[in-house]
Amino acid sequence: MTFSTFPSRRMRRLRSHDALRDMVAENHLSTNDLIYPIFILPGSNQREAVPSMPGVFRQSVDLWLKELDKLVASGIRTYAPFPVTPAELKTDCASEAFNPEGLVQTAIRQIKARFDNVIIMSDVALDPFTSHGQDGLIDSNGYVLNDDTVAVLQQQALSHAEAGADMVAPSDMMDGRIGAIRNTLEDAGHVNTCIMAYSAKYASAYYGPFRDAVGSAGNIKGGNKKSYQMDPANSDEAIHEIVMDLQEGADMVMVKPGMPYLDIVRRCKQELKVPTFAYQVSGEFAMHQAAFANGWLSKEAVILESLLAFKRAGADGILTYFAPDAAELLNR
Ligand SMILES: NCc1[nH]cc(CCC(=O)O)c1CC(=O)O
Ligand SMILES: [Mg+2]
Repeated sequence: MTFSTFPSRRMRRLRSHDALRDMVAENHLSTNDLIYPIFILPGSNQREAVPSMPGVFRQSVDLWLKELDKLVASGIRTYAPFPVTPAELKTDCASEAFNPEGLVQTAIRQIKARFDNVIIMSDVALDPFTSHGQDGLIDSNGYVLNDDTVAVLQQQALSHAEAGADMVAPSDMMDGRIGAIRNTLEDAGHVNTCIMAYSAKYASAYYGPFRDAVGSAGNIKGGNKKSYQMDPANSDEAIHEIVMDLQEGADMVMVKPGMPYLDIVRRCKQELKVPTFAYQVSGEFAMHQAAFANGWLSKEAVILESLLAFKRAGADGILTYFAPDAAELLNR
């Protein structure tokens, strides 16, 4: 290889005009790519800020319904509700997780009743409902019990499907839960309920602000989730996790966190060619917002660049707290 193609080939030619650049752009971001996580408070007319997530509010369902009028009109069609469970409803056995009248089940029913063209992706995991903050049931040493937890996750996923969830999204990282949930859904006749598996979910320190938002931060017994979420050191293991979840019946898979793990997104898409999603998590959101607030980064350009990076890595969609901002920017 020599440089002899110059000047017949000048890479800058295709960068010389906006329309040309757009014509040859290899990747595109659109509102179809956005999934918006929303935090649900009990009651009505309730709205609270999340201090570590500036711009994110926890709201009761009635207020979310009003806000969704605007968000849906802006083109965001997929929502991921997370409950802010009152402390008195949290127990060791997490039975609030499958209460048909629970916060998430109610939110699903009300949102689906109001919007024909909206998809709900509901989180399946026990951490919002356990008094100890772990994603599953624990033994006397605090160890999270796999199979006992899966049995509760099956009931939780079924209660979401019965409420009308289009997609259940197990984020708990128990072994075997995708197959168990798939069987439960099939047996109950929910043959078209999708499973979005959080297959490669890492034991990450970037989830801190989310735990503030759902009120599970202070009380994680044992202090971490390393006995079930993946070690950030690992890459091949992520592919094994993803393949197992696909074999058990996942329709779509997720990598989480997002930006620090784009290499995993890339490998998943390149090696398996399956619907691949990523979560730009609360800590990623918080650090961007901090830089914007300080004037260190330019908000609008960086939001779109950060999301386009997910597309370039191979993601088909992105869960992001920036969804409303991104939709607004994409519609300009
Ligand atoms: N099942 C829990 C769950 N579902 C989504 C997130 C994190 C999302 C974020 O940080 O934005 C977590 C946190 C955790 O595993 O502790
Ligand atoms: Mg797994």
